[in-house]
Amino acid sequence: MSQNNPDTSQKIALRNVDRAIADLRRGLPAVITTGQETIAILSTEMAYDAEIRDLAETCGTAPLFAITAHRANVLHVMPTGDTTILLTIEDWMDASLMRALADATHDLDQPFRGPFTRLQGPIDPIHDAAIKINKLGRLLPSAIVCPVDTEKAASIAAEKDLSVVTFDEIFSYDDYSARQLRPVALAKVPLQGAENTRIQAFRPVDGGIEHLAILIGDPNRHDPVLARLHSECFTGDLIGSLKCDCGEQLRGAIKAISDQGSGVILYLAQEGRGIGLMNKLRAYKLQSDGFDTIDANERLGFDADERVFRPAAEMLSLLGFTKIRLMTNNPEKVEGLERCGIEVAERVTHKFPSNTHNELYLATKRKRSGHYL
Ligand SMILES: Nc1nc2c(ncn2[C@@H]2O[C@H](COP(=O)(O)OP(=O)(O)OP(=O)(O)O)[C@@H](O)[C@H]2O)c(=O)[nH]1
Ligand SMILES: [Zn+2]
Repeated sequence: MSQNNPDTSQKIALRNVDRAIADLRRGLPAVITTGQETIAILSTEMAYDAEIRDLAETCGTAPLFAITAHRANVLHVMPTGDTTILLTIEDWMDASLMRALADATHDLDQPFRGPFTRLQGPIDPIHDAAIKINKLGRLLPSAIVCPVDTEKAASIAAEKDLSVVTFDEIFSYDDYSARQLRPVALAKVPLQGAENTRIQAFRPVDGGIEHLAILIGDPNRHDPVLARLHSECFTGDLIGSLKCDCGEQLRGAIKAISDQGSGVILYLAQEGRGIGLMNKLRAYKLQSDGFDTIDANERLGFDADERVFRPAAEMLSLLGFTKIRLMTNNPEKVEGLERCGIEVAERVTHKFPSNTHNELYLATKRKRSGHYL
């Protein structure tokens, strides 16, 4: 098995993003810069009035409220074609209101809010980084943003002990963390119905989020291996939620692979199609209010699917599998892996009967995400 060499500059980039995320998750500001443009941000869902005031004072500029175009659409803000929308913070918009504006689960409890004033003209891409870092931190995709004079940014950050991260570091994070996976532990774990099973754990060199490969039998490396990419689902995999088909798909994959002799399941730390468990639970609340799985994600400000395929492709190649027979109903998984250099020799249908609770979920995947169901 080959091993990636840690690249120091990439490790530092990953660390800078992780430090900034740790601060944002604690309700502390972080500085984002492109070298030309600089902003200081708070994560909206963790922002309170005093912190917003402090940030404005520190930066000497008026804060703005950044949301995604998906979320702006729900708030009846005219689209601009940009993926991030900036709103002026009016006197009546305090922190508690902005937290509610960022969190769609409050939409039905709140009277109509607005009208909002959208910043005119093209939005500098640095604001996309403010949204992206919140997504990486599994926070709601919204930020309170203060422009900072780039010349003064370093001294402000040093004086206030703020994390500084660059635009490129934020947008390279998915790629760097996937490229720097390395095997950390391999153990035999006999499973019910698949006793000859080993689990190979992978960890990014920066100590980031770990993924697992469940190796059943002894797949040879010459023929396409039977493979399943399974995104983590706490509710379906662990506690038997009937809202999705994940638990059945996971156990069904173990059985199917075991019946055929050998194969691999990648258990990917991509809970909630990459939005994280808290946000998936928020999406479930919206689904109880009548929105489908895609609209729920989008009302929260996310894309319908936030997953990336690079870690899965990287794990497969580290394991020596370059050609696979992929058990999936999701055409995007096939395309995503192929874009990352894995040949999908065959798509193997991986379908289970629906129940009254997941019928609509499966129908939505069929109708709106093009799943073969
Ligand atoms: N955001 C969100 N995530 C969900 C919902 N239901 C299930 N999930 C997540 O969706 C992922 C399921 O992924 P997969 O089993 O890979 O499903 P898939 O993309 O439909 O593809 P295949 O099962 O391979 O056909 C898991 O991470 C679940 O946590 C939902 O309603 N909202
Ligand atoms: Zn699930």
